[in-house]
Parts: sequence; C-alpha cells; structure tokens
Amino acid sequence: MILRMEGVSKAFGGLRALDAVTFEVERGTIHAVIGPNGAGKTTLFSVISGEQRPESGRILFDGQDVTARPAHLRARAGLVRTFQLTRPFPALSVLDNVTVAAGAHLRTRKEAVAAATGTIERIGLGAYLSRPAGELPAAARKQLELARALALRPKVLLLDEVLAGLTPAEREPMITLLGELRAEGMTLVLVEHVMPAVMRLADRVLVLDRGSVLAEGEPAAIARDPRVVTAYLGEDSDDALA
Ligand SMILES: Nc1ncnc2c1ncn2[C@@H]1O[C@H](COP(=O)(O)OP(=O)(O)OP(=O)(O)O)[C@@H](O)[C@H]1O
Repeated sequence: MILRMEGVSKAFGGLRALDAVTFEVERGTIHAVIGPNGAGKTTLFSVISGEQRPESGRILFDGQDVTARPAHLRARAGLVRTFQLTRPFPALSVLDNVTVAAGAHLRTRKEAVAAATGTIERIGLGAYLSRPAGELPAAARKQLELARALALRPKVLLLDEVLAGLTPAEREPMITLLGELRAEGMTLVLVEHVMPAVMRLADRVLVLDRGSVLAEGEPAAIARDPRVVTAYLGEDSDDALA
C-alpha cells in the first residue's frame, strides 16, 4: 500500500464534499476515481495533494502520515497532481516548462535539459519543443502537463481528467503511456469520465457519490454493481458505464 485515506471528511459550509472517505491504493497499480458531477472527486484530489486540509481523517503516503504536510512538500516526496485546467508558464517554451520541473531533482541545468528533452520525446511532444506553451493546441497542452508532472519523478501521480477533450485517436497514445508507467512501477490515481478507458486501464475503481464511497473494486465488478449504475442514471452519455 503506497497511499491510504482514513475517514477523511471535508465540508464547504454545510455541504459535505467528502464524508468519512476511506480507501487505499497499492503500489504499481492504476486506481480510477469515478462518480457523478459534484461527487467529490476533485476535492478528493485536493485533499490528497495537500491543497486543501480535511476537517478530519488521515492521509498516509509511502509509510508516512502527510495530513499536515503542505502541498509542495508532498510533491517533493513524490505525491504529484496534474490539473484539470492545465497551468504551464505560457510564455516559456515546452522545453523550458519541463526543464523547470526536472530541475527540482537535478543539480545542473544541463542534466535538467537532458531529462526534460527525454520526457518530452517520450510523451510525443518533440515537434513542439521550442514552442511557447501558451500557443499549444489543447491535446498538446495535456501532454505538456503530464510531461511536467513526470519530470518531478512521482511515486504516485494524480491525474485529473487527462483524457477529457482529446479525440479517440489522441487518447490511444495517452492510454498506452499510462499503462507503460504502471509497468515501470509508478502508481497512478485517475479521475476520469471516459469510461471505456477506465475499464481498460484501472486495476481498481473507487466510486464516489455525494462525498461518500459508493463502491470500490475491480472494474468488471463495478460496472455490474446496481448501486453504481443507479448513481449514473441521468448522467450524459460520456458518463454511462455501458
Ligand atoms: N471551494 C469550494 N467551495 C464551495 N463548495 C465547493 C468547493 N469545491 C467544491 N465544492 C462543492 O463540493 C462538491 C464536490 O465538488 P467536487 O468538485 O469535488 O466534485 P467532482 O466530483 O469533482 O465534480 P465534477 O465531476 O463536476 O468535477 C460540489 O457540490 C461542489 O459544488
């Protein structure tokens, strides 16, 4: 087990965005987090990564209680999150954006540039190396966000809707890459609405509904779970489990 939440609750005013959420993630697996709009998925990521403090409960990462640790120290320890709305430095080139991230672990700029270049090539962004990040098309911005996260050398990577807004053709290489990262021993937690990809990739699926854990298990069992199917009724077709 590399990540564990124990009884984590987070409220906004009277609204319980997370209500005593407990779950754990095994090292080297892909864990998907799904749930209808407003279920608490983004809040869960914010609490895991340290941008928001829960009112109660504990977060354990890589053998340590990180509940009180600020976000940047969690990231430095290997608990890294990407954002739904990507946040590169728009005026900097793709290479410089990734080099800044790689520099967190490497002593010289030369080493950081070499590592960043390798990551960019691997992600399939090589053609954009010297383009300002602000000029990238949507799919390439997603790839850049992932490249920046990977340059931080995460142990656990929290990916927020990394497939949203990509065409099916653009999704395939991303799905392949995520599978490769798992094979290399990285642990991935995905908030994702693209259900076919979730079903293909995830080892386990956590289903949130109105801040609570509705179900947790292997993808095939989750897709058959009548409570899960009910929670998704009325959602748009992208959310359907079929
Ligand atoms: N900063 C905030 N202040 C007040 N309410 C918030 C805040 N952040 C989230 N909420 C509320 O908490 C609940 C859970 O929101 P959250 O964004 O975590 O859900 P989600 O599952 O990520 O939804 P979506 O799929 O639409 O992104 C929602 O009712 C939302 O309106």
